[in-house]
Amino acid sequence: MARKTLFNKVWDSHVVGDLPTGQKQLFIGLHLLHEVTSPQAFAALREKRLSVAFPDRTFATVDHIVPTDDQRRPFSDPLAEKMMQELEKNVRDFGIRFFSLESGKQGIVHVVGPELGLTQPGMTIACGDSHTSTHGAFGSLGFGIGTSQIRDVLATGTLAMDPLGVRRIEVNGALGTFVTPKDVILFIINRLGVKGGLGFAYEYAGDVFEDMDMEGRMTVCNMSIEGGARVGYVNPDEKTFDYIKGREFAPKEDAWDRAVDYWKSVASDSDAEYDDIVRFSGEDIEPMVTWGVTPGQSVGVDGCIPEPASLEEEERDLAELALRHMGFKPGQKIAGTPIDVAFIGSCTNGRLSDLRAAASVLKGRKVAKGIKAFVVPGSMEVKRQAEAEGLHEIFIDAGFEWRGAGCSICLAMNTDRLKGNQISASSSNRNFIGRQGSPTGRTLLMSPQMVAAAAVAGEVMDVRKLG
Ligand SMILES: CC(C)[C@H](C(=O)O)[C@@H](O)C(=O)O
Ligand code: SF4
Repeated sequence: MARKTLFNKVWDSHVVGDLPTGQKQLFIGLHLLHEVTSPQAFAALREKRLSVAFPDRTFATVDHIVPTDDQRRPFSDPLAEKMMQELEKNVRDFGIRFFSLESGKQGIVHVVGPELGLTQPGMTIACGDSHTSTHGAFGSLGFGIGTSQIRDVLATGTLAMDPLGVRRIEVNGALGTFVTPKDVILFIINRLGVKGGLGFAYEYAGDVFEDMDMEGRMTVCNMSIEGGARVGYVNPDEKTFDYIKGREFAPKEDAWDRAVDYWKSVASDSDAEYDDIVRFSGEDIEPMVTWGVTPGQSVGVDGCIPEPASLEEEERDLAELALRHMGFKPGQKIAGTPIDVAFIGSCTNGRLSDLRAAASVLKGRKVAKGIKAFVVPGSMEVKRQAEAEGLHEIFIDAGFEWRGAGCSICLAMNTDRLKGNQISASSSNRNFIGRQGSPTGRTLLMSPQMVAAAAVAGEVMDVRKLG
C-alpha cells in the first residue's frame, strides 16, 4: 500500500461521507476558535438550538482584538471589550476550553495550538482563520475556514470539502547565513505566484525543510495560503515528535508510543505520486523584502524594484498599482528605503526563535532616531520564555517596546496601527493595501532579523552587512 502522500492518507482516513454536491464530508480532529470569526457561528447554533458536537476537540483563544499595550479590563476600546465579552459568553455557554488572558495561555491561535501540543501529525485541524495552514508544519492538514463552516464544524465535527491536488516543493542545498524560513517562503511565493497554489496542498520537502526547526517549518507553512495553497505541510520526523513530547495536550505514557507509530505512518511514501513537483535551490535564496502590495511582490535585499514591463503580462497591472501605492520607482534599490515603524511579531514570526534571532541582531545596538519599534510575542508563553532568557532587556535597551501577546499591527484590529503613509518593516505575512490600519500605510515584509536591521539603520538594509 505505497504511493500515497501525507495529504491523501490523512484526507482518506478522515472522510466520513460523500455529499450530494460532490464534496467529501471530512471529520475534523481539532477545532480552534478566535473572537473575530466565531460570533456568528455561535449565533447560528443558538438559533437552531444546537450544541457543540465535540467540545473536547474545540478550543478558543483571543488574539486579534486584544490590546498589546494595556491589557487591563475593561479594554480601552469598547468594541474590543464587547468582542471579548461575547467570546467569554460563548465559551461558557457551550462548554469550550478557553485560553483567556487570566489562564496565562493566551496568544495567537496558530502559536498557541502547537505550543500546547494540541497540533499533532495526521490530524485534520480547522480554524476560522486563513493562516491555519501553519499547523501543517507538524504533518497535519490545517484548513482555514469561513464562518458558516465554523458553524458546521461546531455542530457536527465535520466539514464539506473539495479535495486538493498535491504539489511537492523541494528545496535542496544549504541556506546562506541570515537566510531564514521567512525568506524561503517569500522566495517560493515570488516564484510560483500568489495564486499559483490554488487547488493544491503544498508539501515542503528536501534538505532545507528537513534541516529546519519546527518553528521555521511553521513560518513556511503559515504563508502557504499567501501562495494560494489551502494547506501546506512538512512530513513529520523526529524533530516533530521531540517538539510535541511533554506538552500539555501531548499523548502521555503508552499512548505516546502508539501515537508516534501512527504519526510515522502518515508521512508521504517515498514513491508517492504528486500532481506536480517543483524544485528550487537553497543557495539561490537571499534575505527577501517585499516592495509591493502582495506577498509575491518581493526581491532579494540586494535587488531592485522591477520594471513592470519586465514582468509576466498578468502581473503588470498589479505592479503598476503597487508602485503607485508604495511611491516607489522601477529600478530603485530596495535597500535604503526609509522606514517609520519596525514590527516583530505575528503568527508568522512571533515565536521564541524569531525573538532570539532578532535580539541577536539588536544586542548592543540602538533603534535609529524617530523609528517606532515594537516586539509582540506570539503568546504569553513565548513572552515568559523570552523574559526568562533576558531577551526583553535586549529589545528594551535597543529602544523597542516590549508588549503583551496578540496579533497587534499585523492586521491592526486593535490600537496598533500605521498613521498616514508610514512605512513599516514587518515580520508579518500580508502587505495588502490598508492592512496595517491606514489606507495609505505601506508594509514591507521581511524576516525578524531584517526588521531588526531596518530598525537600527532606519531604512531597509542587508542584515548580513551589519555582521
Ligand atoms: C481575522 C481573520 C479572519 C483573518 C484571516 O482569516 O486570516 C486574519 O487573521 C488575517 O490574518 O487576515
Ligand atoms: S497574527 Fe496576523 S496573520 Fe496571524 S492570525 Fe493574527 S492577524 Fe492573522
